[in-house]
Amino acid sequence: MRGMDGSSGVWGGLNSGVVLSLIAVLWTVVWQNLQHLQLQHFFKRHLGRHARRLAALVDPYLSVTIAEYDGGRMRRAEAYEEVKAYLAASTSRSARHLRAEGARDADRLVLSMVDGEEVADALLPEEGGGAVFWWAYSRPPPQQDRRWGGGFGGGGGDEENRRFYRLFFLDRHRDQVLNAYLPRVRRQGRAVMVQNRRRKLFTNISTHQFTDGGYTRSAWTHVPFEHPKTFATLAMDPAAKKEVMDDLDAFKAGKQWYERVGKAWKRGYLLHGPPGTGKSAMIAAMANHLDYDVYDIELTSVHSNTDLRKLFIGTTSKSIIVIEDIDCSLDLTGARNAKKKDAAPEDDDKGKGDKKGATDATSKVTLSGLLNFIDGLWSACGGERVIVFTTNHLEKLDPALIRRGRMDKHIEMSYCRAPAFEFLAKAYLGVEEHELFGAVGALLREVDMTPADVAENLTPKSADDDADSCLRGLVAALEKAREVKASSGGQEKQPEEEDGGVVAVDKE
Ligand SMILES: Nc1ncnc2c1ncn2[C@@H]1O[C@H](COP(=O)(O)OP(=O)(O)OP(=O)(O)O)[C@@H](O)[C@H]1O
Ligand SMILES: [Mg+2]
Repeated sequence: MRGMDGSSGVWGGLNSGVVLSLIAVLWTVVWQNLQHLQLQHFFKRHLGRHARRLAALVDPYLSVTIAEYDGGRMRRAEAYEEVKAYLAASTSRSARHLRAEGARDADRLVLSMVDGEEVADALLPEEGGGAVFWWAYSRPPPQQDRRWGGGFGGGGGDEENRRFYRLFFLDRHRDQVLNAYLPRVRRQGRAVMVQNRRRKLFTNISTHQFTDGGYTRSAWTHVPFEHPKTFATLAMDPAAKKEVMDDLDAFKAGKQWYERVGKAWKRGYLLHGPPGTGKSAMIAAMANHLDYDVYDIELTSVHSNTDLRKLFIGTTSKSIIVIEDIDCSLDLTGARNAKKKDAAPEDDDKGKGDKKGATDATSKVTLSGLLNFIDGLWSACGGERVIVFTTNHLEKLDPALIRRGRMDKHIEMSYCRAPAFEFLAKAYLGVEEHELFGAVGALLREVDMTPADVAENLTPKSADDDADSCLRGLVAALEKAREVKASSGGQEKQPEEEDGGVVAVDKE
């Protein structure tokens, strides 16, 4: 292959400049014509292969193939992603045809090689230096090009299985490549991935679309995750907030700990409380704090336990898996034993023991399917996942679902009290002290108002609105709520009311 070993070769004695320019001009003419004949693919592949075969006669070279799916088709191979990221960062200047994707920074692009492209790379001086390798990227040619034969693709299998990067190197560099170069490629690739990572918000599309024309499609679709909520803007009792943040930090840094005690590296949070108390806001703050992706599972469009498992396997590590309003998505009301008599045994787990829960008309996912999803064998694959369930009705949930070990931490989100109100007043109006603070605090002890409602009252509605008018508006709204409560005999007062903060965190 061209100068595989970095040597100057036979060109040294000739007037190489003139010869090379002549070749370049001729090649351009031929190439452009070939393009019209759609033979470019064929020539590129076959000339490359023959050149390499020729070189192999003189100096044998080896190749390492890194396929997109190693082992199973369910998950992309990490090595493939890492090599892709490494090559994008280190060799995009030498590749001539590149594919571009959006990066974390909205203006930048992440470049990768297109099909059939080859790029050179070399050992660093500390790895021995000098040796040059070639990376080639290949995927199956489009349907109409099949007649030209295998190219790099080779073998059968489905389309997805045949995408790969292949590294060519000389036999004598085997040790350096395997022991120093490839580990560095993976390391640097991982670093690049972290740098370019644009966080995503995933949602599950209909699981009917799992296969399409014989090859697998991801069950997830995504958009960039750009929610602005952070813990700094979440009104909570400061101690409770710190506890949640510390818990998340300990989880993120806990790889070794989880390994040592033999637990899958995941943690379950159950957020419960009335509507508008900031459960969804808390999830966004968690994702921003951890710098994780979010997978928002719409359980009602998951058709079976198997599909739920597929969804889970399709998630990557460093992610938060969210199931909102778990009590509404499934009938999980302590029905593990008291199954509905007329519920048809419709899902794929039928006959596999009887730990199934009730089902409803919209989803065939069962309680046992959900429990397996959370802490079955599959839950250990990949690691570093946070699972969050939210509910408005804690009492409706089956105790099996929320026991510690599944939902490790229960966080109660509650109505707005004085500290949370003061936090919101500072965030929304920029005021830390005001004569109406006392009145608002006293009223919030008597009536339940959610942080969402308090926040709405503190939002200026016109250019004339200021802190005074907003706070007066809030006092009026609270007084009205108190009257309504008095006229209804205090019916709507929540029994679990607790002064001092919007959130209480259950200790483990
Ligand atoms: N504790 C809070 N701090 C700051 N903002 C809050 C808080 N709670 C609610 N909000 C604001 O109120 C709105 C509604 O909150 P959110 O959607 O998080 O409520 P929720 O508990 O998820 O309600 P639901 O149970 O109906 O889903 C959001 O815009 C959010 O920013
Ligand atoms: Mg919500």
